Amino acid sequence: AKLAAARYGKDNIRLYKVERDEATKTHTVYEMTVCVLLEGEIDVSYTKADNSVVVATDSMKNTTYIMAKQNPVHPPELFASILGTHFVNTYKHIHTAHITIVQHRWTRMTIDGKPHPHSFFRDGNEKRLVQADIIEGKGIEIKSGISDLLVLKSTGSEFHHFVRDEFTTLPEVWDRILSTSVDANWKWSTFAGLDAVKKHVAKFDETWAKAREITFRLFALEESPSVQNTMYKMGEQILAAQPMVQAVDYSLPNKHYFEIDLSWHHGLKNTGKDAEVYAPQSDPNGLIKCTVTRD
Ligand SMILES: O=c1[nH]c(=O)c2nn[nH]c2[nH]1
Repeated sequence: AKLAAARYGKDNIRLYKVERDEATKTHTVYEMTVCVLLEGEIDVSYTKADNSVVVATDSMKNTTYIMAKQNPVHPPELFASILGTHFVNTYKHIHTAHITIVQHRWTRMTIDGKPHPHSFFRDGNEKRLVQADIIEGKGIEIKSGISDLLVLKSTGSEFHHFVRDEFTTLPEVWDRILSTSVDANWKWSTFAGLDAVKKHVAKFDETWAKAREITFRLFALEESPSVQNTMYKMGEQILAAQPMVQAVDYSLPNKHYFEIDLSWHHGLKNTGKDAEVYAPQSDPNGLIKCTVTRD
């Protein structure tokens, strides 16, 4: 047998950092979960029980906290690039670092119409994601994203003219509820190294905000003929918004809400245009995926 592939590290490194602005007494907080996976000349630790090549995963956890103390942790694309570059530069036998960051939401409270200096709330399960691969001799490959952004519209969604055969029972619909949990990511053109990431650092927050706004806007405004068509348009608009983005992925579950026929109860109308009470379905769910790239 032979070792075909190997990478190892520490997963679920939970990290919080506060930035204190002494002048305004305003705090800004960041919370994230980090995964570090390293690749390189580490085969003998698997094949020969030779641990001389092993940077302990505990040391990777320690390093993550030290780098967070000594460097900015926002935007997550920058911190991931700093962290990964550290490992590749520090250990000559490590040639690739895969850094994943899942950033959680702490949104500043507004109290008496004013942003509060040090109070925040978790407004939703939505996360901001970064996957950065720091590859010695190649550069830094970054995928940014959003996940678990749960949305619903109560109309403005249709689905008809699909295949009808002996397997089909789904009725055609011209007015339906549409709900999904947005997983979207956008792949940046490869950065030459950490300096290039720093040069373009403003683009990461900008593009995250733009991707989020495009998603909300198209979801709300489109008279959606299908999940497929609406997500394709979202991908097109993100590409148009940021020339440095080379590809956009969407993965959208279709979270169904079924009509409930109550006509057995004294003819109570609750279907079609009279539908008001629905049964939200936890499973099964549609799952629609796409990748949109440049021509
Ligand atoms: O938007 C939709 N796309 C589909 O492919 C599908 N299949 N059932 N319902 C659906 N809705």
